[in-house]
Amino acid sequence: MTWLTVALVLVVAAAGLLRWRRPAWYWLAFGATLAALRVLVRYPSVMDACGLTVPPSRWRLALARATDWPVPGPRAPRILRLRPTRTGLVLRLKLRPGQDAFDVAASCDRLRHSFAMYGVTSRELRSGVVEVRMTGYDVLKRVQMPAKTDTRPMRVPVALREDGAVHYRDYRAVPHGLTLGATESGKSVYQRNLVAALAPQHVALVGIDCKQGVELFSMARRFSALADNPDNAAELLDALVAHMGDVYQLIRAEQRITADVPDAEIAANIWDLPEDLRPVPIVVLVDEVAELALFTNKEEERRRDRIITALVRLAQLGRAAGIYLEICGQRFGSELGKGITMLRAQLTGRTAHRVNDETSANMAFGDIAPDAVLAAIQIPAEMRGIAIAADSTGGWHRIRAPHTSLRQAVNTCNRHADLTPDLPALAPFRPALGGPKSVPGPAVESAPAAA
Ligand SMILES: Nc1ncnc2c1ncn2[C@@H]1O[C@H](COP(=O)(O)OP(=O)(O)OP(=O)(O)O)[C@@H](O)[C@H]1O
Repeated sequence: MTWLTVALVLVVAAAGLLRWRRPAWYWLAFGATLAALRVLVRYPSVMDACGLTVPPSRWRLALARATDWPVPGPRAPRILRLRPTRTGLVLRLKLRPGQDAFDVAASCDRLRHSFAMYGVTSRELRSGVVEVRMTGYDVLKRVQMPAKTDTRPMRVPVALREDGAVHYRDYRAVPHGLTLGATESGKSVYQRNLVAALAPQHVALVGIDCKQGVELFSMARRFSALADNPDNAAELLDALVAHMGDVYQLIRAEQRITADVPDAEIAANIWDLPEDLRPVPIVVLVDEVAELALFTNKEEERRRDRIITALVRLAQLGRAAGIYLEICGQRFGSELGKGITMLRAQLTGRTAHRVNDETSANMAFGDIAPDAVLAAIQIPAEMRGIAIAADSTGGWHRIRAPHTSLRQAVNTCNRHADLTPDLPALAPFRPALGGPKSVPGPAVESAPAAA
């Protein structure tokens, strides 16, 4: 009996210690089981208290009246599945007649308190079926990405969402992105994660870093082209526009061949081309974009117009040619001059780190996800790296990228330096440091698809 008591005390002490110091381990060791039991035991009463039940059907009442059976109580949504995950629980519910997904969404905060979870969100999976995702602890406090992620060509894991799911940057679904945030809010760390995630993929990385290259140039071995000042950037962007024209010509040439072949697919973008002809996709990362839009004299103004025009053309036409923009800055509004709002409208993948004012939050989300504006303003200054991510569907999430150091990102880029495609169209902008290795390729003088 004494040994049993000692063992029990030790287990409780270990659980307490884990919960305090290592909440992720606590969750895996104890938390998931306890929380699942708590949800199952409290489920009927909690759903009733949250107004998520419906009265019993008339035939049940009639049956109870006709027999000696007890009168049936109110009915909660049926549990289809309760699945513990690495960070929480996922509850799949079948709604009762008369209920809708909004009822569950409106009760998320009450469910969070009642089930003693850290966070609860819900979404409709299909008509009448709702998924409630619960997190057991603050997963954004110390971000740990899962070992296995659903990475695909041009779809990379970049951060963790507050509901424990992985946040992916999917270039084929949302081609162009805009990342905003005040100084020291975590933009560079986010961009670093993006580069490190893209490095093992079959993709050409092109960088424009107007912070004199301090962020992107150290990762030069994995970059096919780099520019560190507005003059170089203007020329690099012109070269990219010319490359885009070549890719369009290639697609047209392929269309001319396939047009005469009955039942053959007609290519409308690089992904429809046969793999041996497909030009390598390009991600263009622009850091501190406002530097490209500032000018003090007429000549600089002409350069600025040239840069913004090239960016707008790439944003409007780049998707089919496999050219994707990833623009980063502190603010990106109409005060930066003409063409900026037109460019911003094309950058539909939005991420906002902590911003200093509501106007900056509106620049990020005002036009696509107004609900996210308040969430962006509420990001606490001490939680660097926390961001709100939204796209043109209107949905948004709180996310945080893992704290990847520049050293780690550089190591990843160096490890994958042999994957750096050599794009002759961008040859003058190839970084001198070590230089990318040449990957021979046919179409538009780029690398063959290997992803
Ligand atoms: N995801 C994160 N997790 C933990 N800490 C972070 C994260 N992102 C950023 N930080 C912390 O915040 C600091 C500033 O981050 P970062 O350099 O990315 O900001 P920034 O927005 O790029 O700033 P600036 O605009 O001045 O370049 C980092 O040194 C790091 O300590």
